[in-house]
Amino acid sequence: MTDKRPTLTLKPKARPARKPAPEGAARPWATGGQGRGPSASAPADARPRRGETERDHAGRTASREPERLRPSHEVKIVPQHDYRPDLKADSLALSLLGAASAVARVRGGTALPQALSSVFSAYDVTPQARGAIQDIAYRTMRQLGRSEVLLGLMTTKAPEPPMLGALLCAALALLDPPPGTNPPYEAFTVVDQAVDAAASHPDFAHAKAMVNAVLRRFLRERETLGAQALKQPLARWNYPQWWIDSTRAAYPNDWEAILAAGNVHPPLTLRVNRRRTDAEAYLRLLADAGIEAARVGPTAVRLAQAVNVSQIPGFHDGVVSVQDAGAQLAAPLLDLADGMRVLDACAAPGGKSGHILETADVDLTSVDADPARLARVGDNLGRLGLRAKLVAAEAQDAGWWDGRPYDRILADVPCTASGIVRRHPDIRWLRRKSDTLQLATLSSKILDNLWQMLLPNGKLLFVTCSLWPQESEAQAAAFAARHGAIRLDAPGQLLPASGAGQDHDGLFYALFQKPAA
Ligand SMILES: C[S@@+](CC[C@H](N)C(=O)[O-])C[C@H]1O[C@@H](n2cnc3c(N)ncnc32)[C@H](O)[C@@H]1O
Repeated sequence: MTDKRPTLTLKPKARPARKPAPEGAARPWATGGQGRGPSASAPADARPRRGETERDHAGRTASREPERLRPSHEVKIVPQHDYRPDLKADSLALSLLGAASAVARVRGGTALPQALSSVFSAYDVTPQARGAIQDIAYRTMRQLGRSEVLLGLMTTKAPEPPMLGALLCAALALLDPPPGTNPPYEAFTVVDQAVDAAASHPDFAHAKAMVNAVLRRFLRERETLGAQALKQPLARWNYPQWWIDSTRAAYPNDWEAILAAGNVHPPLTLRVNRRRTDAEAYLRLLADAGIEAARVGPTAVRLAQAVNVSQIPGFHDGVVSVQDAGAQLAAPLLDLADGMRVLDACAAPGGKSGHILETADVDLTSVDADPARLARVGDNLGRLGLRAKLVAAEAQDAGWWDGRPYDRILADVPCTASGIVRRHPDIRWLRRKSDTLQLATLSSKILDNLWQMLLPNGKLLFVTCSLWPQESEAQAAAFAARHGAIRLDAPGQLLPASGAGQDHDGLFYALFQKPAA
């Protein structure tokens, strides 16, 4: 256990509200000689009072707070997300607390993968505990709307600090799994361990009885509370209201299926490296290894159960890569041939760069604005034994370009990622409605800039993992109109699907050709 004490900041206690003084009565701080407050006739050495100013040693003007009749302070606790409690490494209590810490960080604006890595390094946990923390955090994210509504029905105000609320949401996600799925732990274990988790943390040990009471009440009244909660769209769909409204407006017939698809646990889909083998042969290899799988695309194989990549046959040797079946459409759409000059303009972590190089012997430049993410392109291509020129740059700038035009350009632009929420259940809680317009503005600049880099007759493939038309079809139509681009056949908007023969995220594809010079 890390022996850390709570970090305290001292905040002056708020002054109690005063009753308005009766007309004509002396007011404590009134000037003008009335009452006991400072007056125009106050002694010259009197310290400045409320609203007055004084100069500090550097000569800056500072306003002074009024003196207090009874100086006192209240303690404001800075939340200790990194506090490592003295709990067993393999206990559910520690996993609940780790998940709560990650969820509280997401609520503070951090993406879940980063939040989890901070928790893992702060807690220094075993691989098993990491798995459990990650599983609980993802479950909690998928059910956050429902759990927060349930908490609202059972408590009079939002639990403080936020990590306490997150702990309760994490426990509720385990007690109240989605319909048709089994609870991962016994209910009494979850309650018991959540109480232990609360008791072990200095920020909310005082609330352990509340944690016990809330979770037991949920178990006693789950039918009534569940029915009441479901009246609220936030609980029914587990998305913020603006997200539900946007989906409904864009897809009046499909919005419910789309929202439901985003709450499903995603499959693990692999791309078979056609330089090494083909999908049928790889399926046989999986069967021999006792791994059940099905083909969901020309090179796409979906595993029945997700496994660690270390257990995937041939993964470390570059025989397969992890990639959604929908994302595997990009390289074939580019219509590649050996010897072409190809640009992957927003390339990290390199899924599509790898597929391009598996498809043909091309001269590939992979650009990404984020150098750390770009390094992952190098790692992923290294595993596949393939090479590209890596450039850390912004795709809306041309400063990095050597002036030699490309035969093919892939623009997999930054977007709201509203089509891949089943893989990233935190996105819905992190995004704001205004992000859509901001990202659409950036991607239109990227597209305009890349167009000049394309050869006449060359092809540019515009891809987003968004469901919002402002980022996808409206963007594509406006781009074609601005540049007189020829629109070729491409899937357009793919809605998220999970079924027997097909299983993919919600992606958008538009393919353009530059008119001959
Ligand atoms: C949808 S992801 C790309 C996924 C990638 N094509 C793949 O298949 O693995 C978008 C990428 O755009 C990058 N990005 C964001 N803004 C950018 C910009 N202005 N210029 C270039 N890349 C940018 C992000 O760092 C991110 O890696």
